[in-house]
Amino acid sequence: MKHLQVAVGIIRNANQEIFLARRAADSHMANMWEFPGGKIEPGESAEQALKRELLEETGIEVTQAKVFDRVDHTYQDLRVTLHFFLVEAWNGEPFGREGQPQRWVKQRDLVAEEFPPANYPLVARLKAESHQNH
Ligand SMILES: Nc1nc2c([nH]c(=O)n2[C@H]2C[C@H](O)[C@@H](COP(=O)(O)OP(=O)(O)OP(=O)(O)O)O2)c(=O)[nH]1
Ligand SMILES: [Mg+2]
Repeated sequence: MKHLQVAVGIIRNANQEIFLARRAADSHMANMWEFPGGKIEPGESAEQALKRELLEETGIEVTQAKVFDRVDHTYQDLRVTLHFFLVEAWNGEPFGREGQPQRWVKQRDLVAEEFPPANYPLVARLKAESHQNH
């Protein structure tokens, strides 16, 4: 089975809002909301891929990224390992640079079912951690 290594950015601003983008209609996990990111290329570290993908997809230059989680998930015919980073420092203002819809959502208001199934446990963790801070 194909196995993808993917770098993913949880972009969080000072208001505890997280930047989400909508996946394209013709992609795997079409029309789901996602944390921006993409495939790690040969010879790249996860963090290098994160920086490249976030620049391509959202226009920001990541200046600091913290490892947040690593998730392994098998879809029907595709295995993915998602390398999640928490991004709280960047230059620029994120936007859907590839024309994809975007929105900021309060961390505590995230809805797991809007994301690909691989993200469910991670979204639950983000919501749980947001309650501690109130
Ligand atoms: N970016 C991203 N991908 C995710 C998430 N959750 C999840 O299961 N995936 C899966 C969907 C895809 O099968 C896989 C790779 O993501 P991708 O389609 O963004 O890869 P990419 O940007 O390199 O895509 P492309 O250049 O080939 O268009 O990871 C998520 O939150 N963000
Ligand atoms: Mg992508």
